[in-house]
Amino acid sequence: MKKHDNLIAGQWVSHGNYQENRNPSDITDVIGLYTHGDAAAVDDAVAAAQAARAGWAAATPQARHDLLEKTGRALAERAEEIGRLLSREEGKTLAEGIGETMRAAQVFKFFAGEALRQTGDLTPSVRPDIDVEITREPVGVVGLITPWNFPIAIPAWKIAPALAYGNCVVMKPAELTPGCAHVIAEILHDSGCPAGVFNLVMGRGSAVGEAIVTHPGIDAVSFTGSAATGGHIAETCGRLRKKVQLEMGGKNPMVVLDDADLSVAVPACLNGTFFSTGQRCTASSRLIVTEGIHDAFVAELTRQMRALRVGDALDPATQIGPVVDGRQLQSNLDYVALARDEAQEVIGGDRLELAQQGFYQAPALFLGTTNAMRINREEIFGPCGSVIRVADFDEALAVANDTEFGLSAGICTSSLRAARDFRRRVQAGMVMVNLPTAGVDYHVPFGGRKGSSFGPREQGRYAAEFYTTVKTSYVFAG
Ligand SMILES: NC(=O)C1=CN([C@@H]2O[C@H](COP(=O)(O)OP(=O)(O)OC[C@H]3O[C@@H](n4cnc5c(N)ncnc54)[C@H](OP(=O)(O)O)[C@@H]3O)[C@@H](O)[C@H]2O)C=CC1
Ligand SMILES: O=C(O)CCC(=O)C(=O)O
Repeated sequence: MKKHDNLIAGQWVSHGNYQENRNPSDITDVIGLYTHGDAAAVDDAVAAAQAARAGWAAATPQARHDLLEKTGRALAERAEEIGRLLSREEGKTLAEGIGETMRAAQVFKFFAGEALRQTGDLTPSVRPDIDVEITREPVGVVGLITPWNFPIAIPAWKIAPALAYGNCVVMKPAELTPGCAHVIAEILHDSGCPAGVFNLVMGRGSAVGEAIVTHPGIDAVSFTGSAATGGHIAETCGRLRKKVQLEMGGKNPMVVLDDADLSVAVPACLNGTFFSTGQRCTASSRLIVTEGIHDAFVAELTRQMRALRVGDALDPATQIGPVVDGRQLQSNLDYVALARDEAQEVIGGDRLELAQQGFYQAPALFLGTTNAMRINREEIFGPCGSVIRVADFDEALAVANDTEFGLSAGICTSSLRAARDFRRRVQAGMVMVNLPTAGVDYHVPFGGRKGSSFGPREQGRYAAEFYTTVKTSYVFAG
């Protein structure tokens, strides 16, 4: 069985303590062994990053571009193979795994371009004979902590801007999905990334993650994951005066109005709610449907949901892969049990026993629910959606906004006026009209409001806000 080590100071380093990476479609399938570092490994990685910091900050835009472009090209060339690894370790379908790998490749290529497009401002002072120059500099050494649900895209959209803007990186991937992050580390290493500029430390969140967040040599932390861990990291970073960026949960509303086209609304809801096994922070978990279309919508969505093929992620016929692990599956099943108490009706949601030993669950629809129910307030993160019946647009908007989260929100309607009103008044960082709430572009800002996000936006040119710090210089020319 192949052993995979951490990348520290340009060397592959074993810390022993190899953990099995298992396939959630078939838990007898061990993908590989991955070493687990600890706080001492983080010390070494931070020391390497600090040593490399001045050199990388001074590297030419061309050098940064070339590294990122080469990495993006390698990911694209190997998309089939890496997508297969992704589906094997995380459980999303092969098409989704390959698609996510291509997205990671595009993210690296986008930020290769951004490395060449960094600009500043030169402006006259309010005083005579003085020029003012406003420039952006790297933040320094950034700690990146990533979740299991997008094991290659999320690392990519944190690593690429960090390196493009001249930072050094210490990264910890989720324990459940170290494989894709390890592949990025291999590609960066083989593409000539200078020693110490990018460091990978696999290990437990409570050990390696904590050590990254609290280490005095880490200047900023970017995290994606649960609201609980994000809140803890925000408190620590606040106390230590570190820059922090958090992407956390969602309870995303999808409003379906009477005038919606069912041939648009049902596929949008099916995709947003169930695809990627519902394991997306942008998933449509609350389907808010007006009276006139409610019954027809529920009938068609139920029909299409029941037809979804749940199975091995690597089987090309599979539409919904397994849940990522036994703990997440048990949590989903607990929510289905809760829905049986709270909702008027529950369709699907049971554990499925297939030929392989995997964590399979039938998609679930909860009918006759209200927004006050726990199933509509807490993030489930599984293939489960609730339908909330409302009278009209105003009630739909009020219900959509009545949540502690604010990541993505959608509306299906044929009315330009309703769509415009919704876009302006919904409290979310991203709004979709006649599209699923999940599935975003790689070149524009990603992030939310309220309990979903904290700090500057990720992705697109807005990523510069987090990965750079502004300097204002005054020059007397007199
Ligand atoms: N917004 C999103 O995209 C995601 C949301 N979630 C939500 O979170 C729930 C639980 O998932 P889970 O994977 O446990 O999420 P976590 O928030 O625990 O994990 C996210 C990342 O943070 C790390 N981590 C854990 N504890 C700490 C800590 N004290 N300090 C620093 N880093 C830490 C994890 O490491 P390790 O893997 O080693 O524990 C992982 O790399 C899901 O059911 C879902 O609701 C989960 C994933 C993504
Ligand atoms: O919906 C998407 O495309 C991205 C979702 C995401 O980033 C997440 O679930 O963490």
